[in-house]
Amino acid sequence: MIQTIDLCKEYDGFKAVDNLNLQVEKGDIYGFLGPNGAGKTTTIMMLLGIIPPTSGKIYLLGEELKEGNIDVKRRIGVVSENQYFYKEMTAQEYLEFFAELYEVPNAQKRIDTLMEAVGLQGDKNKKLGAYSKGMQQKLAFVRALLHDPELLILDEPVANLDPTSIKQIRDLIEEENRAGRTVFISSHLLSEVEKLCKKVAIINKGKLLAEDTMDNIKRKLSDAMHLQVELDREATELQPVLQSFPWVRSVSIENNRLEIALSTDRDYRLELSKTIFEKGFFILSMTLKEMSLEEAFITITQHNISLLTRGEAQQ
Ligand SMILES: Nc1ncnc2c1ncn2[C@@H]1O[C@H](COP(=O)(O)OP(=O)(O)OP(=O)(O)O)[C@@H](O)[C@H]1O
Repeated sequence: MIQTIDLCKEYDGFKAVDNLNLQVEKGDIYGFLGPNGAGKTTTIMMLLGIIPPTSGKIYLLGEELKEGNIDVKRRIGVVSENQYFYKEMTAQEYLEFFAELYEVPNAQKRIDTLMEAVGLQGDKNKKLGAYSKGMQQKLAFVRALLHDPELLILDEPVANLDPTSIKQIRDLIEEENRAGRTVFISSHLLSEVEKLCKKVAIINKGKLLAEDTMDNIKRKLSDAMHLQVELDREATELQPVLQSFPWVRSVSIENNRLEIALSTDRDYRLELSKTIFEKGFFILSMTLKEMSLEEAFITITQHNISLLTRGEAQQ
């Protein structure tokens, strides 16, 4: 659906996007993540043909993106961070205008269905000048979906929205994805990306650090498996025993409860259980503390850059 090959964008010798190779498959909900200045907007502008790459290639829907290739753009829906609206038009008029432009069949039915889905049906005769930022954002979604695009490209799609609206948009994205649309989302809101995306790419300083499933990314970003273990009795004597293993990152023991962090190069839970048992203890419970993407990746630090790239180096 989207493929970039060695995509580069330079500004006066500065590499805003540096040899980027992305692969978005049909049916993906694909998250495109990175800190401020990472190169996300520059990449999207190139995908949309708004700015030309310095070098490299872009394939959209199987076709190479070239200047004047209008056909492929008709098959894409876009919601960008900044929307420009004609303030004097009502939402209904605005959507009719686009429906005509894109020759949408049964346009009014499609407009009503989508406006209902984002909770704007009651406001469709309001002028756009009276729309709040959040309402404008939702309207941009409706416009992007109006012509039934195969691919949706969303740049910070929920930036101006309150929690209820975020939920409406998330449900809509999921529904449209189930209906066969591929979705590419660039966002800072990691918790949103986590809820929606099946696959994620992380970029920093124009370079791709990782492109993988959400689970694998989380595993890479968290350099330890955090466990809470409950034993049958007081266990402070286990502290030096457990600490002596290279795969135990840290351990703290309070009465019969252990908080333990294990290395993630493989699953050490069986070794841990055996060791505890051999020392004469019984495990009453063992709970894995799942780390959210947000926790694991609040900012891209030097440390987690090395975690993300370490896996690639070993492969
Ligand atoms: N027109 C331009 N001229 C020079 N440098 C630019 C230009 N546009 C972007 N850059 C630089 O390219 C880098 C990537 O910017 P870009 O806007 O793509 O990042 P981003 O990941 O979208 O960031 P944000 O999350 O803050 O929107 C930044 O260092 C930025 O200063």
